Amino acid sequence: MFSLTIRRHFMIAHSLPREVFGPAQALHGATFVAEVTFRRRALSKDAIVLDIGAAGGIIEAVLAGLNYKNLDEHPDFAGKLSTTEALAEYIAQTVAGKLKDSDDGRELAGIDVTLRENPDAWATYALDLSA
Ligand SMILES: Nc1nc2c(c(=O)[nH]1)N=C([C@H](O)[C@H](O)COP(=O)(O)OP(=O)(O)OP(=O)(O)O)CN2
Repeated sequence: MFSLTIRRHFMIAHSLPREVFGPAQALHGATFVAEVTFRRRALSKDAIVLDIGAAGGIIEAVLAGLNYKNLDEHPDFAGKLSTTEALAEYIAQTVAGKLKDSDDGRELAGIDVTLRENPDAWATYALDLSA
């Protein structure tokens, strides 16, 4: 299995209105580092998983929908908790949606998103695809 990982960061505001989250029940900001890993069983005819520039562009397009947003007001998170874990799943699914109809996208075995909310805490969502 081959993998290619691209890293970007984005900033959001949100609240997590459940007792378990303590002070984070209030509106607060976060800067996340997103590491998006594309997995592929065999390399393309160009000997790559995906073109780095193309992959970076897709990730930037997805993160642009979150960057500088208050997720409490974001329609995709209405009635949902925007935890690090949930955001990782959202990014993986949205990136997969953008790739699904492309030749490269059909060859992917998976997309994993690791979101680092600080140097000591991160979450990963692993999306397995059919290839
Ligand atoms: N599993 C998760 N736990 C928490 C998340 C999360 O996304 N997934 N998010 C938060 C807060 O949004 C914030 O990032 C940290 O809040 P904070 O209360 O400052 O941090 P801790 O929970 O680490 O520390 P406390 O000792 O409980 O204050 C919180 N948890």
